[in-house]
Amino acid sequence: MSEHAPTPAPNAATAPLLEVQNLSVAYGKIEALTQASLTVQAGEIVTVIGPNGAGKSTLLAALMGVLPARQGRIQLQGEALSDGGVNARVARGLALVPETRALFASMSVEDNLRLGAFRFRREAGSHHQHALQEVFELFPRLQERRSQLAATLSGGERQMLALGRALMGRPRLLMLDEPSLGLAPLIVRDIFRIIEQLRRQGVSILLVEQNARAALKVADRAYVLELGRVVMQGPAAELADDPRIVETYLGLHSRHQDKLAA
Ligand SMILES: Nc1ncnc2c1ncn2[C@@H]1O[C@H](COP(=O)(O)OP(=O)(O)OP(=O)(O)O)[C@@H](O)[C@H]1O
Repeated sequence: MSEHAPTPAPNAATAPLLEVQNLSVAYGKIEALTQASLTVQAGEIVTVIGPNGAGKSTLLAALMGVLPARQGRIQLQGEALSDGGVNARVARGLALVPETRALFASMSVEDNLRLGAFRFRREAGSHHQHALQEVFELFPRLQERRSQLAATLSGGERQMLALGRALMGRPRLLMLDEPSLGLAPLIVRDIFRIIEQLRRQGVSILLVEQNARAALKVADRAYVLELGRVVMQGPAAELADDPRIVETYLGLHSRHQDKLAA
């Protein structure tokens, strides 16, 4: 175990990896998330689906410490996440790949990746080389382009770089905000294939997606968020068969897709 790894809480062995209880988050007077509760067990892929404005990104931002919670409790392996903000949460093993990808455009692919290993900065040499190799095995395209500036990458390559950078920090929980957003169907398929591969490697993932079909296919469990509230939850395969989900999120001419097309 690294010298930077936090001491596990006494009930760490039995506690979920992530436990969120009654989390509420507001922008001024507008409450974007209301009493949301969810869990992620170690090794699981859990997805949160829901329409535009449901509060999905707000949830991830609050978990990452980017936004303050108005109310509620967040625990990682049975230990409360402090209010220490983003750095403290990165140190505890949380990583977020935001919708915007948030890359350093004027830096090379490799330098972007190295920044992702920030929490292991004291072990720089050996850790970075090893982690870099693993990321390049997962994304050979990034290895080919290791010296290229991030600004010059395609949309799919940027998403790969954002994912790779998060993995450089060996997160306990990888949070992905709309990884398929704006990507061509073939690239979306690649990204979901990589998400499946990460799960096989034991990475725990909280996946926020509007592509409900793909998300429910890859996830173990799912939560549906509407207007800031969790309105449904269960095994992903069961939700994918639920008539309400089929009609709203999966139907060929679902209301959701109609709304998106409008
Ligand atoms: N910075 C902000 N200031 C004020 N309101 C905000 C801000 N960011 C988000 N909101 C509001 O909070 C609500 C939830 O937004 P959020 O981005 O979390 O939804 P979302 O489910 O991620 O949507 P999308 O799928 O479109 O990204 C929305 O009503 C949105 O308008």
